Order: sequence, then structure tokens, then C-alpha cells
Amino acid sequence: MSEPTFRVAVRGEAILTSPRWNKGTAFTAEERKAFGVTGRLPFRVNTLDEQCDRAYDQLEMHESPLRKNTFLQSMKDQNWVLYYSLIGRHLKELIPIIYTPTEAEAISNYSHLFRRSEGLYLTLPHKDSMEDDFLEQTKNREIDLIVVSDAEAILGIGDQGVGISTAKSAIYTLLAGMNPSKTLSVTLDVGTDNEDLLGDHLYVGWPHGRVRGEEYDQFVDKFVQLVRKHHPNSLLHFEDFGVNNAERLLDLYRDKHSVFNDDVQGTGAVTLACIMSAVGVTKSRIADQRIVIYGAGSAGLGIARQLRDGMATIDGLAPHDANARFWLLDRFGLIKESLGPDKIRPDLREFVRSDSEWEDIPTNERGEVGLLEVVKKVKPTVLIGCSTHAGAFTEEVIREMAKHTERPIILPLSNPSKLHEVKPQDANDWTDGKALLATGSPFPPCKQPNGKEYIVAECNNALIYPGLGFGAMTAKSRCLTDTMIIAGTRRLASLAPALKDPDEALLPDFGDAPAVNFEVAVAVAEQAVEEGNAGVNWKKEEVRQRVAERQWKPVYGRYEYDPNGET
Ligand SMILES: NC(=O)c1ccc[n+]([C@@H]2O[C@H](COP(=O)([O-])OP(=O)(O)OC[C@H]3O[C@@H](n4cnc5c(N)ncnc54)[C@H](O)[C@@H]3O)[C@@H](O)[C@H]2O)c1
Ligand SMILES: O=C(O)C[C@H](O)C(=O)O
Ligand SMILES: [Mg+2]
Repeated sequence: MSEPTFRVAVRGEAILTSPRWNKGTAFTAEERKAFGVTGRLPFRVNTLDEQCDRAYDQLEMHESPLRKNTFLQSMKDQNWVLYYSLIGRHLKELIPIIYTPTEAEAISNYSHLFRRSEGLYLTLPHKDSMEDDFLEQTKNREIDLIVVSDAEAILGIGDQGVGISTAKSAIYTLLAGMNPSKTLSVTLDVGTDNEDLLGDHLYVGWPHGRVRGEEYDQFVDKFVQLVRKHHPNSLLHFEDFGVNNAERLLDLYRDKHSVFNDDVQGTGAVTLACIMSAVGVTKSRIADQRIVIYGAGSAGLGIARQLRDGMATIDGLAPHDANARFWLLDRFGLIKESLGPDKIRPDLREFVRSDSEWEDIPTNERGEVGLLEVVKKVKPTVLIGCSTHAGAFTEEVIREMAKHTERPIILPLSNPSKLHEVKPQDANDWTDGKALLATGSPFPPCKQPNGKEYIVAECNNALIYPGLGFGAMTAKSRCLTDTMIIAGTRRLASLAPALKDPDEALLPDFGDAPAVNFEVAVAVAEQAVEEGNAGVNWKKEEVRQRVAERQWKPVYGRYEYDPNGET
């Protein structure tokens, strides 16, 4: 690959403190002169490889994952090329450091680890100056992707006030090649109901109860309208909103802008791909599955809808018949009619079971039907957890499931790892190695009764969302349609190792996540072209090359000083 040349307007101390342009010891002698930093750097000029070796040695000096996370965060603040190159070279080892599970610890300690601001903080008491604050950071910038979070439901660790959007956008760059200078991470700080944070004098967010209702809606709307006005072609990615807002905001804006909710749509898509792979192993169809979903929040509903749509589009099942293949449980047990509107959100309506089916089934003292009873009656072939309830899939539940199903498909998806509904090794042991497993965070392989190892797939939305977003963005699609998501999902499923060998993992390895997300992006962009949503004039055959050309790579390139160049 030939080295790109950049005309850069930033010089002197400013270029050394710009994470976008800083090369540290890799500035050449001519560049040091041209940018006025000869005296600011030690003599030796390093290659990027040498810098990566040094950075990796320094990283190794930190023992705990959290300290490694902090070290890498500082590196991101200093030098993007070095940060993304280093992680790209040690992807499998370092993704769990910057993403799940370590990010959960980093976010819950955000105020104590805080060193340098990143992205944009829009805080409710400053709502009147929101447009000025927004433009201050974005004017004259081309922005392709905005990741926004109000941090109400961060992974499974709940309300964190300020948090996750920066990790999610870094994953877009690492796994899909999104240009980091064209991404913006936004925190909408509307307060927090987390008492620990409110009582912490070091808490950096707005120390106020979480604002809800009309005032919240107006605040979010003001932000979305700014995005639409100033960056009409950007993709707006919603992350970790609370269960009462995630689906609602998606529905509100999906016809008006290219919006994507990762917890609903990204999780639904990766889980559909995983189930497509699993039914390949069991030689059945998705439409034949009986699916129990434990935890009917954003992820649970997103998964149910995506699998239901998969049954319809892939196997031709009528939507109503497809709905009947699902049993959802939440904190009040099985979602059934008699729970009433207080306990059943309106968006769950299509999956509510009728009481008559459950009349003779034992309940607890509150009349709720628990997971074990549901498993006994339904005899599910698929059991999915997105409840944040660690250990909910007990030995009794798993053994009961395995009694009725030759190869139980079990996906404990709650993150981080400590919140998983069952440890994969336990599920493996309790099913005598028969379970087909995938988890939300990375786990080591299971030891099988026959002495072999079973690789537990990581069913995390990062295996697909970067590609979905990048595909839509490169094709300049006006929206990210359900059909584009299905196209990406099918492409991901087609890459599953289990399709070639049923003893292999249900999804591709995270070490291959960049290649996998590239394939997803190509499929999504092809679909956008085919369905007439693309804003580019590409033939389908040229999509692959065009998507590849637009990927940002962590290489320094040559710099020429130009006062009118890029900043
Ligand atoms: N693997 C992935 O890619 C992925 C993607 C999204 C979410 N998740 C994980 O799934 C979990 C849920 O995320 P979400 O965004 O849906 O959150 P959410 O808050 O929208 O939903 C959680 C749901 O679980 C229910 N719940 C809580 N305790 C329960 C219990 N004891 N029994 C049954 N239900 C219970 C809640 O009432 C809520 O409806 C989190 O741990 C998150 O990290 C994983
Ligand atoms: O962030 C992740 O690891 C996946 C998912 O979006 C989650 O909320 O758990
Ligand atoms: Mg999430």
C-alpha cells in the first residue's frame, strides 16, 4: 500500500498534543523541521512497528485489566494511529480490555479514572446553549457517525450517568475501518438515579436525579434535530438507553434519519446469525424452534423481533405464527396477559402469552410463572438470557431443557461476564457436552466429556454493528432498513465455522472480526444499492472495492506543512 500524503496545518506543540496528527518519535527529520518540533523530540526516528513494540512492553507492565484499560485510554488521547495499530496487532487479547468485560469496570469507575475529556458532553442544565456547544466541536467537520448514549442501561450494570459511547465508536474504527476523525461520541447527561454516584464527591456528571418525561424527550429531540440539521447524512447510533426509551426513540426517528439502536437491532442481528448457524448444526429450521427469552428489555425484545422476522423472511412463516414460537420472561416471570399493562410494556404486546395455556402450571405466591416451569412446559430448543440476572440458568433449568432436546441451544448474553445467566462450562457439563453455546462476553473453550475442547462463540453485537453502520455509511444510505440488516446478518451467518464443521464455534472468532465486519459492510451496501437507498451511484459489482477503499487504516502517511491544510 502506498503511503498517503496529508497537508496538515497544525504545528509546534499543537501537533504533539493532537491525537489525530501526533506521530511521536515517528516524525521524520524533515517533518520535525517543517512542523517545528525538532527540539521537542529525542533524536531517534522510530517506525510504527517499533513504537508498537515499546507500547506493548509498557502495557505488559500493568497487571490488572482495568489498569491496562486506563493505559490504552491515555494512548488513545495521545496518538490514534499507535492506539489502533497496537490493538489491531493484538486484537483478541486487547478487545476484552477496551470493550466488554473490562469496559464495565472502567465505566463504573469513570469519575475516579477521569483524566481527559473525550467526545461531546451535552448536559441538561446547558440545554439552551446546546447548539453552540455542539457547533463548537463539530463546525467545519465532516461527520459520518455519531454514537450517543444517555448511560441509563450500560451493559448490565445499569445507570452510570456518563459513559460508553467512546468505546463503541473505537470499535467501529477497529473492526470496520471507520475514520476516527469523522466520528463523534456524545453523552447526553440528564442526571442519574445511581445513589452511589450521587453520593460521590468526585462524580463528574451532573449530580441530579435522572430527568424523565417531557423534559427528557425535548432534550433528546433538540439533539436529534441538531444532528439532522448539521449532519444530515450521518448515521446516528443509540447505545445503552433505558428500556423505556430505546425502542421508543428508534421508532420515533427511524423514518427521519439514518438511526440504529445497537442493543435492539445489533443484538437482534448477531443473535439471528448465531441461531442460523446453530440450526445448521441441528439440521432444522429457525421456524421449528421453540424459543425462551429470559429478560424482555431492549435486547430481549430486539432478539425476539429479529428472530421472528428471520422465521418469516428465511422460512416463510406467517408473522402471527412466528410470534407464537416465543416465550418471554422478565422480572415478573412469564409475560402473560394477566400481568396487565403495569407490568407489560406496550412494545411487548405481540409476544404476550394467553393465560389459558398456563392455567394448571404452578406459580409463586404472586401468581408468576418462573423459568423452570416455562422450560418444563415449553420444552424449548433455544434458551436466551439477556436479563442481567447472573446464574438464572440453574442446573435444574439446564438439565430440564436437555431432557427434551438433543442439542439445546443456550445463549447467556448478559454482559459483562460476571452477569452471564450460566457459565458456559457449567452448561456444557450439565448437558454432557451437547449444548450449542454462545455468550455475550469472551469465555475460554469448554472441556468436553470426550476430552476435546468446544469453542464458545462470542455472540456480541460488535461482530456485526460496525459492519452494518459502515456499510450504510459508505453507501450513503438514507436509512438502515430491516432488509439491509438482514443482508448483513445472512452474510455473517454464512461465515460461521459451525457450518463447515458442526463441532466448531457457532460464530466466527473475534480475531477475525475485522474481516467479518468488512463482509457485513459489503452485504449491507450491496443491499442499499439494490433497494435504491444508496446515495452513491455504484453498480453492485463495484461495492466491495468501494467499501474497501473507504476503510481508514492506522498508518501515519507523509505530512506536508500547509497553513491552509487540515486541522
Ligand atoms: N451480547 C450482546 O451483544 C448484548 C447486547 C445487548 C445487551 N446485552 C446484555 O443484555 C443485558 C440486558 O441488556 P438490555 O439492553 O436489554 O437491558 P434492559 O435494561 O433494557 O433489559 C433488561 C431486562 O431484564 C429484566 N430483568 C432484570 N432482572 C431480571 C430478573 N431477575 N429476571 C428476569 N428479568 C430480569 C429487566 O426488567 C429488563 O426488562 C445486559 O447485561 C446487556 O449487557 C448483551
Ligand atoms: O457493549 C457490549 O458489549 C454489548 C452490548 O451492547 C451490551 O450492552 O452489553
Ligand atoms: Mg449496549
